[in-house]
Amino acid sequence: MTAIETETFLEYILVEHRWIIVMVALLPISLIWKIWSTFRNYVVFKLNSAPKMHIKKVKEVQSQVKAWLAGDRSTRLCTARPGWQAMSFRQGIYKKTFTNIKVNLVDVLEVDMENMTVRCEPLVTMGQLSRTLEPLGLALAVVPELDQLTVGGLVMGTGVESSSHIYGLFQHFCLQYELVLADGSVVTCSKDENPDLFYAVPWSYGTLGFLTSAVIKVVPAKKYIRLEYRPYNKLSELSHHFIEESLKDKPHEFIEALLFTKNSGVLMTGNMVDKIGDDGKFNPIGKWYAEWFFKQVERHLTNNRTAVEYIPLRDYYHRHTRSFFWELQDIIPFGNHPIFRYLLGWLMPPEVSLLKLTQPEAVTKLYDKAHVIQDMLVPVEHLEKAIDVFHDEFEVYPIWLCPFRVFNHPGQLKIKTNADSQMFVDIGVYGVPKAKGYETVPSTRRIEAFVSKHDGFQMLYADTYTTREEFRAMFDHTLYDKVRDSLPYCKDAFPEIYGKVNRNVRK
Ligand SMILES: Cc1cc2nc3c(=O)[nH]c(=O)nc-3n(C[C@H](O)[C@H](O)[C@H](O)COP(=O)(O)OP(=O)(O)OC[C@H]3O[C@@H](n4cnc5c(N)ncnc54)[C@H](O)[C@@H]3O)c2cc1C
Ligand SMILES: NC(=O)C1=CN([C@@H]2O[C@H](COP(=O)(O)OP(=O)(O)OC[C@H]3O[C@@H](n4cnc5c(N)ncnc54)[C@H](OP(=O)(O)O)[C@@H]3O)[C@@H](O)[C@H]2O)C=CC1
Ligand SMILES: CC(C)=CCC[C@@H](C)[C@H]1CC[C@H]2C3=C(CC[C@]12C)[C@@]1(C)CC[C@H](O)C[C@@H]1CC3
Repeated sequence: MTAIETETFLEYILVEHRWIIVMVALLPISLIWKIWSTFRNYVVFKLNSAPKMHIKKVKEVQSQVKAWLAGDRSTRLCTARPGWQAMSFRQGIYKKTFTNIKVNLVDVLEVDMENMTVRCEPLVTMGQLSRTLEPLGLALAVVPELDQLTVGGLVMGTGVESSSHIYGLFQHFCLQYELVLADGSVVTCSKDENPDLFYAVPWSYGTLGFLTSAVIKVVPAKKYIRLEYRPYNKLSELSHHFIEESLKDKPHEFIEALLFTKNSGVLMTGNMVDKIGDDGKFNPIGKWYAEWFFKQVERHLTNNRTAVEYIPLRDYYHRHTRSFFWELQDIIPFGNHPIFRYLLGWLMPPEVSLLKLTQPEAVTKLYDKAHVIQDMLVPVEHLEKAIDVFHDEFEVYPIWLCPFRVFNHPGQLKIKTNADSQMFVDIGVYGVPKAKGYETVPSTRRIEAFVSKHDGFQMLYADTYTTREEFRAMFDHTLYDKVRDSLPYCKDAFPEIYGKVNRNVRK
């Protein structure tokens, strides 16, 4: 075999049979990594990272910013968290050229049972938080389901989940932020203290300052979720019931739907309960041998009848983690096979960070060319029309549908109504597009135009292809610009949001 033939063969294996690398290397390394990081974090937690260390750690962030300030300021600033560790799908190319500020703040600082809040440092993950809160009978009002998502990323970006039709996005139940600004000062902000900064922080993607802690509202939790599955074979019917459930005065606590074809899907509504009732079976979907959740949901469609199940709370919160929604089926095609699940299910899923770290160039190109990962947020009344357009442009199934409320607050997410809030739906499209004529940039641009025209927004953990003008039309920059103008050195230190999230300008 010549060198070129060997390279081509290796590329073929890496692209077509990535599961070999995942099974042989990534799953065992993920396990070792998990054991090591749990141990390391535990020691860090016990020895260095106690709440009293917080002030010292914030000072370390300040001194790095002040060192940059004292220099020639020819570079800009971003967090030192490497791109491969982050959940954002877009590549943070700027990490190589910007000055990296280490914000190694990993602790849950305080759970205040009286005021029902938790104070966290930015690298606290959703998995860590749900594990800390569960024994106390508490939960975040909304738990973004992938457990490696961090408080920092969710505050600076956004977070949405199936209770968001009541509580809104992650920003809507955050009560206070503590930030290190570009002049090296520390400020706290809330709706009553520095409100402009408080409302401009969400969706700012680290372009106003470095988050060092956040106070987040928590809610009482119960042991199980009683989940009702309702299959539909007509989009209009599913859409009608989805909207009706979301807008009810006293809605179910959890609502989501999965579409398996343009015209068929399952609507799921759930509530927390303390006891398992006799109207449904107990289903611990988080067990290592359990079938992937979306496959279980699909069976309710095939059976074509309403069903009720009782699911342990944490299993429900992390229901899409073990299969990364349905993304893992492209990487480990037999991952849901019973033999695999019973023998090796406990090793799943591989760490997203390791998948990103070891992703060969050929796979990156393949994802760029023939894979969609996008969440588009549109007012819920446009749901049916949106599905039509998504079908024509992408034809990717399943589709994730999750209703959420946007409150009429100042900031980048401006709603076009005078009411207190407006109901939206998150349309999550993850997979290989089958639509004829699909081309990543033109097809995504047409979807972006549809979303913008219907007063919607694009989630920014993935790439946006909008122009700067289109981006500014989608996200209201009035308050954001005002805050950037008013904060000393802010514009020297950080690019605009668009400069980070658009692939063509991100350097
Ligand atoms: C005492 C202690 C203190 C710690 N302190 C810190 C700290 O200060 N800072 C820090 O960063 N880390 C800390 N950690 C580590 C941290 O908790 C973990 O590294 C990380 O958050 C992973 O948590 P997890 O809940 O996802 O892991 P696990 O609960 O072990 O889950 C393993 C995997 O299985 C899946 N899974 C788990 N439960 C379910 C379910 N019910 N349904 C479906 N899938 C499921 C998920 O995919 C998950 O990735 C600490 C750990 C301990 C034990
Ligand atoms: N269910 C959900 O809601 C889901 C949400 N997501 C998205 O994933 C992203 C979160 O992923 P995660 O890995 O946690 O975060 P990332 O590391 O990807 O960070 C996201 C952004 O937040 C900035 N940021 C993070 N921490 C800080 C901080 N302490 N100070 C200042 N800026 C900070 C980052 O800045 P920098 O570039 O400088 O590092 C980056 O621009 C969000 O965009 C979220 O919307 C993804 C999947 C599901
Ligand atoms: C519920 C919301 C709002 C979003 C869910 C998004 C997820 C489906 C994606 C977020 C990060 C994505 C990554 C991958 C799959 C899809 C996500 C989990 C990969 C695992 C795909 C394979 C690549 O090699 C690595 C990717 C890392 C990020």
